[in-house]
Amino acid sequence: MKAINKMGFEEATPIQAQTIPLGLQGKDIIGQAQTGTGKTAAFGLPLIEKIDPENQNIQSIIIAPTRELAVQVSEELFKLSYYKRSRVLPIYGGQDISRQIRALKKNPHIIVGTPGRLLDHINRKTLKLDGVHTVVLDEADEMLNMGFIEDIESILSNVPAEHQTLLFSATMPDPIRRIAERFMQNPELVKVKSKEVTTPNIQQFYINTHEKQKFDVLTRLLDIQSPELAIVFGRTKRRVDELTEALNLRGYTAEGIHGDLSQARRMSALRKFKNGSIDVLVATDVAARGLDISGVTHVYNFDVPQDPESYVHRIGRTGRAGKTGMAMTFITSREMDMLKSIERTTKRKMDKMNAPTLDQALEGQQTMTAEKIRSLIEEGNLSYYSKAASQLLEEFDAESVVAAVIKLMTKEPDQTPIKLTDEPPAFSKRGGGGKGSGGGYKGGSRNRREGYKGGNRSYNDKGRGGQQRRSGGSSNSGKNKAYSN
Ligand SMILES: Nc1ncnc2c1ncn2[C@@H]1O[C@H](COP(=O)(O)OP(=O)(O)OP(=O)(O)O)[C@@H](O)[C@H]1O
Ligand SMILES: [Mg+2]
Repeated sequence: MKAINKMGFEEATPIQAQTIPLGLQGKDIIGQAQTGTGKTAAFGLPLIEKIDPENQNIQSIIIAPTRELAVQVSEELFKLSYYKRSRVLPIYGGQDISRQIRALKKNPHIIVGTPGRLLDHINRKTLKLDGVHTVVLDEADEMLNMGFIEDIESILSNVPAEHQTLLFSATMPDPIRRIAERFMQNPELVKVKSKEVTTPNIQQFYINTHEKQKFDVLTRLLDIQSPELAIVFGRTKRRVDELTEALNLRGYTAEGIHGDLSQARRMSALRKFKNGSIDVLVATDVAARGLDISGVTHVYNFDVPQDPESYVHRIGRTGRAGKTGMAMTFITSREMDMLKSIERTTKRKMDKMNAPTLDQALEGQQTMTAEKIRSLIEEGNLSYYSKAASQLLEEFDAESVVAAVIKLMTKEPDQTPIKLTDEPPAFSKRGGGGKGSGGGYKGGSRNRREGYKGGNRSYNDKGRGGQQRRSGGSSNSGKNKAYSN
């Protein structure tokens, strides 16, 4: 309770209220609740309760799909167990392995890791799991999907048969839930009604646009909506690289994050985004799941997500912990069936938003500028500028002076050339599957499997059209998962 108070939590969220008592009874749980509703503490608190700080064994492992999420979850657990002094250690790819080995020798109680690196340590015999009594799969549906399931099975074969299993996610498609139950003993299923898969805190819009106009639409929206922090999701790594460069050319401060970048760059992009030194994070689905960054007010799906689950997670990066947010999804005419399939899964219609015109964008900027001027006047402290102001007012009428100031503060239409390679529309990859069958999940799943066999998941642009991007000594071996964990 002391740790929870220190974190400023006043009451349990519904998923916490429903699952914590079950977790404390030692039950296996499948917990499904909307993005940003505190699932980390829902599994974290019962887990921490069971840790014996005197015992030198690793007592719990938490498996997460991306490195950034592993780090975040371990930080949240560290805070939740602050006064208990349980030792939490994140273990993920892209980080110096000998440093991890040294840290593992200091007898951590809880490990939070990505599957590839956990297996690496198991194989090197630097990670011993025979004292583990609790296993958590965060983003469980993702962890039990094609790209990860073999790794999960191998990891679990090293954990004593008697253990508690906690699976959490905002999405849990039925086929995956059936796989999950194979790993569990009489699991309790705690889930929100399907009508509420996405949180009401997020306003959801779609915008019909042409592939070639997407970038202008994006920059106009950024100008009009003026997000505090925005995440722009693109379909491929190349798309993310090109979008990031294009945004910077047009005067926005953006950085990209995807699986081919070095871990140092991924971390630094995220750090800059969190502390506000960049306004826009451009990302593949590597940033779709679990990341909890306060201040993200807007999510733009520059490319429509590959499956409805990805949509739910992507837009869930905003509107967290009771805050509000907005999500805009760009849809080309050939992708309308994707929109329908998403709406079938979320059981909620997105509102249509018209692509803003240039005039609207300029008008939006002027309104923002006027707003800034207003708040500056309210703040006062302008006496230092009053001499120059009265000089100007002697020469010109007040309206001309103010108009010139607004012009100075408003961005002129920027025509700096940018490069964006066309991406094929999303539906072409779905092979016609998913239509009318179970909300489109099946089609997506089949495609993922195909992508996986080919050594590539669909988020990955490697190997398509023979294009090989710089892989920077990526630690991805053989299987080449989307997240490069
Ligand atoms: N009881 C609570 N009261 C207030 N804030 C809370 C509470 N529990 C968790 N939070 C905060 O809410 C935010 C979202 O929590 P968390 O990241 O666990 O969400 P989640 O359900 O796992 O979302 P996602 O599905 O996106 O992974 C975090 O900043 C967390 O610290
Ligand atoms: Mg989470």
